[in-house]
Formats: sequence, structure tokens, C-alpha cells
Amino acid sequence: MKRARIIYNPTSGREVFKRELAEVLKRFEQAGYETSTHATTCEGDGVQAARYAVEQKFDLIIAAGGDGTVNEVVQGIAEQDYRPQLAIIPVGTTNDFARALGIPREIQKAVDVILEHNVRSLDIGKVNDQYFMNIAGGGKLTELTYEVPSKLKTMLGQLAYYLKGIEMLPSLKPTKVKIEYDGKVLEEEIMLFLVSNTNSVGGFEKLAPAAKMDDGYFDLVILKKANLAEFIRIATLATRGAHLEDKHIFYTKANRIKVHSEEKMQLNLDGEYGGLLPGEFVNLYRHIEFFVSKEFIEKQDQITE
Ligand SMILES: Nc1ncnc2c1ncn2[C@@H]1O[C@H](COP(=O)(O)OP(=O)(O)OP(=O)(O)O)[C@@H](O)[C@H]1O
Repeated sequence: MKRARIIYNPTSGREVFKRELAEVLKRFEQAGYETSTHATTCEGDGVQAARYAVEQKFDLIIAAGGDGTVNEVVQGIAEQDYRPQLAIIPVGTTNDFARALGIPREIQKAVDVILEHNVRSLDIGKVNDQYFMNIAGGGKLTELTYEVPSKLKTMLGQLAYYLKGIEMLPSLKPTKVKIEYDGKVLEEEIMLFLVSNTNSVGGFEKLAPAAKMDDGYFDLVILKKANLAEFIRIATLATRGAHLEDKHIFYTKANRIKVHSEEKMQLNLDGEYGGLLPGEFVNLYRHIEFFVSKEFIEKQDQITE
């Protein structure tokens, strides 16, 4: 019998997972998994819980939470030789990665998709010994995501980011950076850089429209120095994926990217603070097996064509 470990964050999002846990457990048991649970107790506990699941040779980890919880589970398994498969039940405030995999936000519907058993080996990113699945970035613009207090996020969800973003827009300043990617060099004043593994980022579904999650490459998107009016225009273009041709945007695919800056620049990993630059981003090719939706597989196949 296969063994599954549910690692869930009881404080995630609107804190609804616990109420459905018994039903979720029943469904996994019925599907042939011997299933046990771990509720995370504090920041970092998801990493330890995932390491324990590795040691105990669980076949499957089901991470129930937001991007933060999934990220901790990935940190816990990514550097191990034995890596359990990973499924996600998105119950967080931000669930960009689950959305990228086509996992629905309703708990039982997410379980339906997981139990269809579509598994794919996907790339993940590594920078300075930390891992990310979705996106890493830097520049004043990316610093917004951790300016939003957790309470506000619980109450307002995604909207909290936008409110904070609008409040901060006028104070955004460019940063001078040197970016080396696959043997080439770019020196530029930038508003932000994004190293993307998926194309579903903070509500912008088409930020990196060609980002494929199993090709061994990141999509590097850089917004060069721009004034407020230009920024708003480009952000509008980005909502429909029409920004890459703009002269303020630099875009390429690369699997190894180094970013340095003389100025202090914070790193953002999957929406959370990830320390300071410099950083070297490395794409780990098809490193973890994820449970995905049929729609995800269809979409990925279309990108190849
Ligand atoms: N019991 C706990 N109490 C407080 N924090 C926790 C607990 N368990 C996990 N965490 C932390 O909460 C972070 C955010 O969790 P997660 O992404 O699942 O939920 P979220 O609702 O989307 O979170 P956020 O409030 O950051 O948007 C995790 O990265 C983890 O470090």
C-alpha cells in the first residue's frame, strides 16, 4: 500500500482545511493510500515535516496551504536523494503554483484532480541554497509582497497586494544591476527582474507566456527603468501578455542567471523575502514529480508546438 503524508498549515488562508480534513483523509484511504497528517506549528516547520516524510520514505506528500507551505515542503525534499511525489491542495491566500498546475481552489475538487493521478516531473529553481517553484525576482517592485501584513492578507486576500501596490507606486526607484545569463552580460538600471518557472504570477497569468515547467529553462523578464506612466502602460500590456515586445522589457530564456548589484537589493522567492543579492539562479531540470491537472498537461504541450 502506498503511503501519503498530508502536511497542512492550519493558519493558511481562511483556515478552512481542518473542517474538511476527515473527508480528505477518507478519500485518500479509499484511493489506496495509507494516509497520515502533520499540522505545521510555525514558520519553517513545513521543511522539517517534509524531511521527516523523506526519512520515512513516504510515497506522496500532500501539501495543503498556500505558496509558503508548498515552498517549505519543496525546501525539505529538494536536496534529498529520495524525493516523494508532491501534490498540492491550495488553501492559502496566494496559490500561484497550484494555479499554474491547474489545481482547483475548492478542497474536494483539488482532491478529485489529485486522484486522477496525472504526474509530471517539473523543473524547480535554486538560488543561494534556497529553492523556488514559481518565480524569483528582485527590484523595488517585488518588495511589495512582504510589505502586506498577514492579517490584511487573511481578510482581503489577493486584493491586499494591489492596495499596497498602488500606495507604493510613486516611490519606486530603479536599481543598477549586472545580470549574467548563459554566458552573456546585461548591465542596466531596472525596476524589477523576474526569473520565472511558471507563467502564473501574482494574478498576472501571462507575465512569461512561454514559460514551460519541464524544459530546464527559466524565463528571464526584466523591466528597465520606467516612469510611472510607462509603468502603468506596461502593466496593462502585461495583463494580456503583450508586454514582451515593449522597449522597456528585456526577455530571454536561460538556465543559469547571476544577478549582482552595488545597491542593496532584496530577493523575492515565490512571494516571500529570500535574503539579499547577489544570487545565482540555477534551473534544476525535472527535479520533483508533481500531481497536475489534465488541463495543465494540455497547456504545456501547446507551448512546445
Ligand atoms: N502554525 C503556524 N502558525 C504560523 N505560521 C505558520 C504555521 N504553519 C506554517 N506557518 C507559516 O506560514 C507561512 C505562510 O503559509 P501559507 O503560504 O500556507 O499560507 P497563506 O495564507 O497563503 O500565507 P500568507 O499569510 O503568507 O499569505 C508559511 O510559509 C509558514 O512558514
